[in-house]
Amino acid sequence: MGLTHQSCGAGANKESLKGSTTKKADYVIALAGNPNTGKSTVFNALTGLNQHTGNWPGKTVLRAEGKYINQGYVYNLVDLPGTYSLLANSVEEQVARDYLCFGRPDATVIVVDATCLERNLNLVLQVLEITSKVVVCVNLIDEARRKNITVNTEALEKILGVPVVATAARDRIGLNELINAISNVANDRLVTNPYVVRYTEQIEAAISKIEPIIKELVGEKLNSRWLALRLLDKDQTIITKLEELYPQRDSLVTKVGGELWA
Ligand SMILES: Nc1nc2c(ncn2[C@@H]2O[C@H](COP(=O)(O)OP(=O)(O)OP(=O)(O)O)[C@@H](O)[C@H]2O)c(=O)[nH]1
Ligand SMILES: [Mg+2]
Repeated sequence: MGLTHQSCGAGANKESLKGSTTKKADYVIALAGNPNTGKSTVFNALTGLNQHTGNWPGKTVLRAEGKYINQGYVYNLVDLPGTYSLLANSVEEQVARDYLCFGRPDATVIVVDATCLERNLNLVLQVLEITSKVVVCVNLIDEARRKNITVNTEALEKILGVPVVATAARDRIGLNELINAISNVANDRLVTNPYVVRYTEQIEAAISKIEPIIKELVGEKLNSRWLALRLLDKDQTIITKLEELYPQRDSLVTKVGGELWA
């Protein structure tokens, strides 16, 4: 079975907290990032002992969830597998990608390594293509300082169009700012303006052709530009997913295919 919205969506997270807390989760927050950037350290620092682990449905990939409370609201944090990209080249990438697209968390925190930002920003741009509700957590800022690397978080925030918070999670530095940024994005107090990657004229023309067809299928629920890019890539996992989610409308998926690959 794939990761359906029911099995991996925000609703599922809210449900899964039943019995483990007196209150259901108000917000579901995904934690993404390259391997070894400190995701689990952030996760542990925010959730403490309020966490449990299991597997992603149908996969042998570990799923850790935990909760914390901020200003009376319960936040359920989902620690996604560390990935360098979201192209679904591995089961970890597929889990992370499907969760971000179909799970529709209320916000996504991308943990990046301050000592090698350039490599990490690749994933940030990929996540921004899927969701606008993002907070970038520039972790290991202490390591960066040791290496005389300065990260201009304000400039980064302007360019990316989403909040950027510097942290040294192991020492719990910057976590309050992170919690505030998450809250602002999750409850729409802060509306982000994410950087949009523009492709070649040819690709943009193909996107304009098929995006309206996809939008007709998914409405505002899923990101139609991102789905258009995936279909341009002939991504079979996404085609299967759309057919699974919209079985009664699969003719539209065929229509997109007809436009693209005729
Ligand atoms: N100096 C420093 N070390 C950190 C910080 N955050 C995490 N670490 C260390 O970095 C290493 C990796 O941290 P993890 O939290 O396991 O990273 P991760 O992203 O969960 O790693 P994967 O799950 O393997 O992808 C550990 O040794 C942490 O103690 C930080 O802010 N500063
Ligand atoms: Mg980890």
